[in-house]
Amino acid sequence: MTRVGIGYDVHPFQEGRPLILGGVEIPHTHGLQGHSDADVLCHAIADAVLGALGLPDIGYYFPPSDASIEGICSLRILERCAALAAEKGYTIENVDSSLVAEAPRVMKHAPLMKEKISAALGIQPDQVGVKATTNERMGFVGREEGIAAMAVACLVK
Ligand SMILES: Nc1ccn([C@@H]2O[C@H](COP(=O)(O)O)[C@@H](O)[C@H]2O)c(=O)n1
Ligand SMILES: C[C@@]1(CO)OP(=O)(O)OP(=O)(O)OC[C@H]1O
Repeated sequence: MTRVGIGYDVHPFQEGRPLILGGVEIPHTHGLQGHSDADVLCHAIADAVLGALGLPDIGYYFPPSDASIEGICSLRILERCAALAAEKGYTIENVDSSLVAEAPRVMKHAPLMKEKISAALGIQPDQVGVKATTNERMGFVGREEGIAAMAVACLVK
């Protein structure tokens, strides 16, 4: 059986925090705000995997009200999602994703992001897609107020 899932996330910029995308710290003037490390890309991928499994979303497994996960590395969240997939007898065929960010430019970091994401999911880097686009200066992304990410996942049993 083949199943697909979709995920979307957005986080506002915040000064004084590191910018973490796909498990990689990216040099920038601002990081992203969140209870976790605010890795918007990993969060979108996590929801895509959970959606493919027909499970509740990331906030069910990692509630923002849980003080023990403050600052959690979102690669750990992906590891949990991969474990949930394995428990249900699924393997992850591939994930694909797009970051929507006016700044910074991120594609030069994509190979390392693919390594980190794939390792957390227990798959190979070529099973992970990471792409990026600006929002052509329109809307909250265009005003550099935050970063959005979307992802799909394909799982097979
Ligand atoms: N944050 C971003 C946004 C885009 N890129 C790369 O630039 C290319 C052109 O972007 P447009 O929005 O003008 O289409 C895009 O295909 C990416 O390769 C990036 O690295 N980081
Ligand atoms: C993992 C969590 C935990 O608080 O991370 P946040 O940084 O709050 O990010 P968000 O994408 O708003 O919601 C997911 C949360 O469950």
